[in-house]
Amino acid sequence: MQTDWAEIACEVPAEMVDILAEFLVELTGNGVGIENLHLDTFSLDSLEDTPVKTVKGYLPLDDSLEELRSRVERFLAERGPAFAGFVYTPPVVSVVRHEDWANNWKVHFKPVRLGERLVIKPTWEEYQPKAGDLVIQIDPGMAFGTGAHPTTRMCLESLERICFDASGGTLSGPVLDVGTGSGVLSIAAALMGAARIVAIDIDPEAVEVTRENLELNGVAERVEASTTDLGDLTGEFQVVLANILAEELVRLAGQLTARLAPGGWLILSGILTEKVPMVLAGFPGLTLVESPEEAEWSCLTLRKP
Ligand SMILES: C[S@@+](CC[C@H](N)C(=O)[O-])C[C@H]1O[C@@H](n2cnc3c(N)ncnc32)[C@H](O)[C@@H]1O
Repeated sequence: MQTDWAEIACEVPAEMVDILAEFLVELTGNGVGIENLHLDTFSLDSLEDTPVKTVKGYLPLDDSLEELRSRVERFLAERGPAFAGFVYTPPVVSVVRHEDWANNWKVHFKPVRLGERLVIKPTWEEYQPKAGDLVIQIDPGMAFGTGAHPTTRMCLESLERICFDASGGTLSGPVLDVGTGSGVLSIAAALMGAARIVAIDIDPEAVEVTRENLELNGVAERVEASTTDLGDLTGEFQVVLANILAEELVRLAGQLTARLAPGGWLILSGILTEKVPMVLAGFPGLTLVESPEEAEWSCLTLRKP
């Protein structure tokens, strides 16, 4: 795979951008970048009619570079004068150490094992499951929740303890996932046996991502994902999950508590450890079951009597 490129930057009048871009795409087989140049304020009036743009092409960093560079120079010299405002400036070639910024984070998102049985794997990675593994496939898109963040991880581990501990049994009752992000917690709940899950998020894009991930994991028919406001939900849930920041958890405390069935568990994450007392004070009717910590984060499991 090509990792480094020579970037060739050509300054041309706006009217010439299209034919130059077309030429570069044909010449290189790669995309082009088009940028506005800094305008010279002294000649702003004339530049407004013929603003100069920089068109960037990407050439392979090999023996063909010099030949390709002179073909670009020839193209500019021959075709440029037909465009008003064109002044021949030799194109500038620089080496670009290729990093795929848009997808860079994916390199760091590897299959990750959590707790006893959960494994989260990105859709593009191969993983050979071991017996008993519950494998969650995630394509996070723009939404939060690869499982790599301590707040997600602790949530999942707490959920697993509730589900598989001798005292906990299985997830027989419904689950509510508030701030579902990528849908990772809802998928985990479904894989742990929950028959009905309600997943909500204030961000419509997150709900879209969640729906795609639900399909991907074959659990879409058991999870209702939407932007429904927590205050508009009714019914009682055996487990309520909320990985949101401390202040928001406190703000929502009354509504979260109201949705818990008697004996139900509330797993709260996204809490900076220094804010644990503040959050606990917001849920006076519930009993603290555990409060694991990782880095600067704490996760609270509370239970309704
Ligand atoms: C830290 S992410 C958690 C994502 C996922 N649940 C996880 O554990 O990885 C928090 C999510 O909560 C959503 N959110 C924040 N406030 C909310 C609220 N009041 N109601 C519903 N969703 C909320 C955000 O849009 C974001 O997607």
